[in-house]
Amino acid sequence: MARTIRLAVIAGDGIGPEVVAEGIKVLDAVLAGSDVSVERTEFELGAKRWHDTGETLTDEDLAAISTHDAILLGAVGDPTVPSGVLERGLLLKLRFALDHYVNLRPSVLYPGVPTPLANPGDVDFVVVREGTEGPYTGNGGALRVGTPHEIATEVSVNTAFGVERVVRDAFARAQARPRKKLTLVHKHNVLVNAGHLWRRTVDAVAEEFPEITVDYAHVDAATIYMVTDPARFDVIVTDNLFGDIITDLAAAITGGIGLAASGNVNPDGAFPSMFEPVHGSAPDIAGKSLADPTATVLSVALLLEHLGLPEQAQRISNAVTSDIVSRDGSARSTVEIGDALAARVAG
Ligand SMILES: NC(=O)C1=CN([C@@H]2O[C@H](COP(=O)(O)OP(=O)(O)OC[C@H]3O[C@@H](n4cnc5c(N)ncnc54)[C@H](O)[C@@H]3O)[C@@H](O)[C@H]2O)C=CC1
Ligand SMILES: CC(C)CC(=O)C(=O)O
Ligand SMILES: [Mg+2]
Repeated sequence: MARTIRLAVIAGDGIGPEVVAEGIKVLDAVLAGSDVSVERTEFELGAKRWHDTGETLTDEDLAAISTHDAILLGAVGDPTVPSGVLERGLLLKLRFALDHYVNLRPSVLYPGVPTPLANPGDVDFVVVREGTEGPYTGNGGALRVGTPHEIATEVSVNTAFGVERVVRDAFARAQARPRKKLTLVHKHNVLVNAGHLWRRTVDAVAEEFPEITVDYAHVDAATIYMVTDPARFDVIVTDNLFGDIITDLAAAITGGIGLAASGNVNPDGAFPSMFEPVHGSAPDIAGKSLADPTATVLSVALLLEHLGLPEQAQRISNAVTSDIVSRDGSARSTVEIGDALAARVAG
């Protein structure tokens, strides 16, 4: 039966528009000739909009975005805008308002991918990062700013409801994977309030998943293991801040940030989920055709899988795998990589 996907596109800032253009190119190529079509709405959000109007994301924008089946986002953040204005007022506002409580970040070391690791082993894990709580909620403040007695707080919010739902999701994902292992990454030896809530929740939900091997690593040690023995990880569940940090490291060991994809998922389906590369707007390379669009293309694959199109998602993953194997170290532009991937998915 013919189907139309209503896709909201937020290209954003810096390299965002460059990589999103290639993501859409590959999306169109993988769906060409099929009975699935895409109806796209472009939302001009980011630095330009803020400079022009002072707006980051209005209620009207949010309402319009919410009517779509899914969102493809490039990246936000620009050196001409005060730090945090777009990151908080646009990106995090979207994640919170659309209840993206599962921030899904898979890491696979594809054959032939350069890695700084001497003996990487079989690296194939997924980080399930909590997406709506932790220290990113904006709960805090500053007193006596600019004085020697300034006090600045950023309170980490962890609710039983919020922790349980993401932990349950992570267990379900571990159950569906062959190795059936879940590692909680936290810092419960120091963050005793939040850490104990996470640990008790994992222990309680584990009772419902007797086949899952449950492991724990403090976040500092987890960064060691990710470099020395990443194959020990299968599903990692962790909070918003720790998940942000360890997934940049995960990207670095699996071919670099240009390959790292993510999905901000609302598993309940009440709101559209949002797919984006793990990286930011990379102002240092913006406009130079140096950005690798592969992370965005793989985010499109996650989007298709989320929308119940696993065959098309697999074709994109296969195209990326074969493209990576064919890479000979010579530099290709953003558009050249997108063209190559589009040609591979088209057959
Ligand atoms: N999801 C988002 O929209 C995110 C936005 N940001 C924002 O992006 C801006 C820049 O942040 P940074 O800390 O520099 O992080 P970044 O991820 O933009 O860049 C870090 C490094 O990775 C490189 N890089 C990033 N994407 C790449 C790609 N596709 N291909 C090749 N190299 C790539 C950059 O050139 C840079 O050297 C800031 O405004 C930040 O707040 C940062 C992270 C996530
Ligand atoms: C810019 C932040 C809000 C987000 C970030 O770094 C991320 O989600 O990886
Ligand atoms: Mg990050």
